[in-house]
Amino acid sequence: MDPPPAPPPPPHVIIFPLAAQGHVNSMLKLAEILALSGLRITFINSEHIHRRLLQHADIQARFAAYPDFRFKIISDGFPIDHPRAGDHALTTFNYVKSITKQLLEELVSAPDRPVTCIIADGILNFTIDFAGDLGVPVIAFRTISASCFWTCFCIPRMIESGDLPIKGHRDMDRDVTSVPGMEDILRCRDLPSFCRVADLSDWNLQYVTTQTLRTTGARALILNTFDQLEGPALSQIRTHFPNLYTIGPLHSHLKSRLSSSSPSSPPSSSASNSLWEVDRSCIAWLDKQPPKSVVYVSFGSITTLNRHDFTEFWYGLVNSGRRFLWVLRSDSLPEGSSGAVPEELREAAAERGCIVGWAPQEEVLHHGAIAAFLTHSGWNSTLESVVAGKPMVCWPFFADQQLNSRLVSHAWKAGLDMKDVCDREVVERMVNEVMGERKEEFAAAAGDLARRARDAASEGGSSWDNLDRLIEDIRSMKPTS
Ligand SMILES: O=c1ccn([C@@H]2O[C@H](COP(=O)(O)OP(=O)(O)O[C@H]3O[C@H](CO)[C@@H](O)[C@H](O)[C@H]3O)[C@@H](O)[C@H]2O)c(=O)[nH]1
Ligand SMILES: C[C@H]1CC[C@@H]2C(C(=O)O)=CO[C@@H](O)[C@@H]21
Repeated sequence: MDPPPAPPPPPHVIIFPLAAQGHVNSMLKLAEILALSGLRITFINSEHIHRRLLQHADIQARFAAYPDFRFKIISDGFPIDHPRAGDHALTTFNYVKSITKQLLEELVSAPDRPVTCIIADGILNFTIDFAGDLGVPVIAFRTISASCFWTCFCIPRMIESGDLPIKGHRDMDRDVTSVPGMEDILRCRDLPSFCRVADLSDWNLQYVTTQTLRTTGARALILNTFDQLEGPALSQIRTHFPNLYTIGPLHSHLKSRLSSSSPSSPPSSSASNSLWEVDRSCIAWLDKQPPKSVVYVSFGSITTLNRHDFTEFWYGLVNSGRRFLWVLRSDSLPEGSSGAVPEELREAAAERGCIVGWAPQEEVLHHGAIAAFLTHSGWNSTLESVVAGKPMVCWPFFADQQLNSRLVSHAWKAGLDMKDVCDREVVERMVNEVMGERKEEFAAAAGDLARRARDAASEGGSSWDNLDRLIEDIRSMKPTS
């Protein structure tokens, strides 16, 4: 008798993020969820990011658990010893585009791993054209909020209606009325920072607009959000993208899937995907602080502080009289500024502050000593704070952050927005409002969001069910051979 035919190989998904912490973070979490569900994964990683993940996030051991998981290492166009500080990722788009065709041809022609589909970062949507030539479908994963994606999608509408360009500083508080579903929320100053240009042919604005509009060429759209968080934007997006998968918050979703697949193992707190060395001494410090007494201060992986901002935050935090845990990356300050901190501030910090180069942020936000988060409003940080139920004071730096901070303060009412101001008195006042005078009000709103987030990402929740649908969709696709 002939042996039974070998089962078909699992679907093979190529995952292609922008080489930046905030993007790799969420796309690697999705990659792990898909691997856990039995899919074969190739994760395209820049050599620079890969080296840092090997060093600081132990990805080798974590992903060894999935024998069908591979990394494909590429260059990001910079020499390996380039510091890649700040928003350097903005300068890599042309290079990445120039290598994508050949890269995909190579991956698609490998005889042992036929490709089923590509999940590409929605800011690298040129992938859709190259993959189309090879007959491979692309699912776009935009790593920002649904509200910001929708606003970017409406940029042509904003131009047509005269909402854009913004007419100088005095125009910043004007309401933006041409983004359906967002009329009660958006002022000019809340638009993604790329919209703050007088010249509409600005390269960054054009790039973000083109890539966003190109999403219509994708087979489906994935967003790291959940239905109850961004209802108005999501209803609008669905009219253009019926094949929409809202599967977030991904960090919480991954934890739910891991504990459901192996109920006896304790939930891991280490799946951080950090590009910097995590300094865990801050957890020991937090353990010694009273409950809900500390403000956690972190501005993500890209934000840089000039001397003025740095000094204002110092004074604001110290003058607030609150305890603080502050993440200051080695590359977040201009040369020499850390040494320029006045002695009186250093003394106050020694008494009630802790400063680290990089923290285990998810764990910090869940710590009982943390009362609030002073954040730059990156989307991962925002979602992590939502899940941990922590109110926010927002100081957005660039890109989608200007809009996220408005969601926090005006749509969810879970904190305050200090955008476009960096002043010690404002820092002091807002930290004290969120941790003192109005703490019940903000804690209640944040607690409510946290419950909804956890429900969405647990078995039977909306994000859980949407992920199951996404996997079914991928399983229904025919691999190229
Ligand atoms: O000490 C720290 C500081 C940060 N993080 C983690 O680093 C990530 C930072 O991501 P995010 O909050 O999204 O900020 P950025 O690194 O600035 O992310 C970029 O990518 C995001 C997703 O597209 C965008 O929303 C941001 O605006 C963009 O700057 C989060 O997961 C944090 O938990 C740590 O683990 N430890
Ligand atoms: C480097 C920035 C360009 C746009 C990206 C982005 C997005 O709109 O997808 C948001 O923030 C940044 O991470 C990216």
